[in-house]
Amino acid sequence: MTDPATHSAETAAAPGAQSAPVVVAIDGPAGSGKSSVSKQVARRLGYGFLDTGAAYRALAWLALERGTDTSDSTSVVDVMGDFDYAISLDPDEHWVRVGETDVTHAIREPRVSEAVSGVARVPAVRQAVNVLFRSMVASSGRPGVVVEGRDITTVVAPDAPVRILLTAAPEVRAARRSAELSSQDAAAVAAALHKRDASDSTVVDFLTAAPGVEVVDSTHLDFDQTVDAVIGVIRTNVPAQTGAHDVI
Ligand SMILES: Nc1ncnc2c1ncn2[C@@H]1O[C@H](COP(=O)(O)OP(=O)(O)OP(=O)(O)O)[C@@H](O)[C@H]1O
Ligand SMILES: Nc1ccn([C@@H]2O[C@H](COP(=O)(O)O)[C@@H](O)[C@H]2O)c(=O)n1
Repeated sequence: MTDPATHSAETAAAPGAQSAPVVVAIDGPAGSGKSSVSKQVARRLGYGFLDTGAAYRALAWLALERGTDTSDSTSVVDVMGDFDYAISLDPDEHWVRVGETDVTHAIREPRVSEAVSGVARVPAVRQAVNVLFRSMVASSGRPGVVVEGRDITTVVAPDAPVRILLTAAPEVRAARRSAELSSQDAAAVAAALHKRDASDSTVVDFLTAAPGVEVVDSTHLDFDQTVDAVIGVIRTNVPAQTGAHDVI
């Protein structure tokens, strides 16, 4: 992997932004709304948005491009050696790149979703991307960053002032994901989602809230209500003068 410091160029500090950003850490299972809700929360507060799953997906994409066996840790670590990764933290301009290739959409393909748990279970990969995530947050130039993924409240940012487990009933998450991927068979989409959760939960516990982590259960909330609930938790934990107020 290339030096994390080189990845901060796209999100260079904005004039006047000096103190460390407020970190809003959001965990949760597949389809719970981590990415869509976090992005909207970031927009509303003028914060950055860091989708950590995109890094694992991009590495899985690169491994597949190279014909690497993603279930073989040693081969995955080899691919990691020259993983030139960049991501936008701007919630209004989301992109993901590996080298010169824009992989924003390619990393959402089912073949990547099927392979990603394999690369995510390699400890050396997790350690390297976590260093990168912390570096990106620190250099975001935003008053705050909403960071979402499976292990954010427990591993990546256990000291964050706001830590939330965003969840929803399994059948609700599956239905939302199916609605999103309407061209695919609903039962197959649900099966893939639950299979990935089962695999991922052997590495990280994202189904139970760690001490101090607040649960936002969106089973009976619509999208906007869920965003409001998350912002409510942020406002309770972050003084307004540090930037937790609506900008849109
Ligand atoms: N409260 C809600 N009500 C209705 N739809 C929702 C709600 N929250 C999220 N969604 C929708 O559910 C789908 C899944 O959300 P999203 O992709 O953000 O989940 P995720 O947790 O990031 O999933 P993954 O971990 O698999 O990437 C999206 O289509 C999103 O718009
Ligand atoms: N903090 C994280 C984030 C993601 N993963 C792994 O990446 C996969 C893709 O994540 P999405 O949020 O884009 O669905 C996920 O299934 C995990 O395998 C992770 O381990 N830790």
